[in-house]
Amino acid sequence: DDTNNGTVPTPLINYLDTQYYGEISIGSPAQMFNVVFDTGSANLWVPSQSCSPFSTACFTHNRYDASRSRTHVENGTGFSIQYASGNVRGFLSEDVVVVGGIPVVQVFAEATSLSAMPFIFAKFDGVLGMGYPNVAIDGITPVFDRIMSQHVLKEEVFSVYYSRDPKHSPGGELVLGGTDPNYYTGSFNYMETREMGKWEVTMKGVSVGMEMMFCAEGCTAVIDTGSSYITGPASSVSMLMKTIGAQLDESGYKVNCDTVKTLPSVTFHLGGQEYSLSQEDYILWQSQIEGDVCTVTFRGLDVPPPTGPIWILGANFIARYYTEFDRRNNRIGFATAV
Ligand SMILES: CCc1nc(N)nc(N)c1-c1ccc2c(c1)N(CCCOC)[C@H](c1ccccc1)CC2
Repeated sequence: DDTNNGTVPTPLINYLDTQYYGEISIGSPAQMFNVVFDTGSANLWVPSQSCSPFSTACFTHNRYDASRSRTHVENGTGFSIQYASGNVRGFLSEDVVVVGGIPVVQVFAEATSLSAMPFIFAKFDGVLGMGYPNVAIDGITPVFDRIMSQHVLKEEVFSVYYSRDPKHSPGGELVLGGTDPNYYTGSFNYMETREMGKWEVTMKGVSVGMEMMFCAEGCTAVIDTGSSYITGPASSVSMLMKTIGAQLDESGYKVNCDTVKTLPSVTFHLGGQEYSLSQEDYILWQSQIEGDVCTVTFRGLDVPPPTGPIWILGANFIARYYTEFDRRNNRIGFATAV
């Protein structure tokens, strides 16, 4: 519709700077769901009314009830998807999905089983993949592709703002069809996506302070709105953590909060530009009963070849650098987030 000059904003909720999600509806009458808009995957799924009551993660979230939707179309094909953290199984259905006021007839998955770890920690119900069609499970046309084929968007791009302060409202914003100048300053620096059909770029190095420490010969970086943290090859991340004096415990790398102000910045060399994260960008400072806990928002993750080894730049990177995902020109743009 022409009320929004071809760009459509969806406000996001920020949960503790680690989960960002927004509302969509599925079915007629509308059934509302909170989903992560995830550039690291390309399928839409929400929990199913028919999920087993023993699947705690399913049972504690909003569930899609096909029998209550007059626009539901039966499909039934099996579905399974694996994330770096967790996997989901279910079956396919088709119904009207509304994102930012734009309706599309969409094939999606009704999840009947979610791995308890870590979906019991999920504040969102499901995932709306914003990745390319060629990474979509079961060859399903993704939501954004269905929206592009309606020719309602000013530009075939979408942009993501993740706020860095849980008290800030909104906690973030997805814009379909353009960017939102309220959330970035300066101009965009663009880089080509490395391989057609993935939101990944060639990274030219990772520096700690002034010293180039990793990926000096070049490596792959995935720009992933569905990840909370930055991940890198486990050996590289463990060296990086040793350099900043972080200790690994059962819930990730921790530093003594007193040392935070002395920590070096970590710089990612992408597309001829340097993107630095300072300590307040990569330390999650939580005041708890037993005292302050400072978690380093980096994780070691070894992705097996041919996909890996890769670095994944997640929410903590996007919160600092407003990101435009350009499907028209197969490129990614970064600008400084406000
Ligand atoms: C969005 C889907 C997805 N997509 C991609 N590409 N990567 C990953 N890792 C995920 C994923 C799957 C499951 C969960 C998740 C993320 N979470 C992070 C939300 C990030 O929101 C931006 C939460 C969490 C809480 C505790 C510890 C680990 C994770 C809930 C569980």
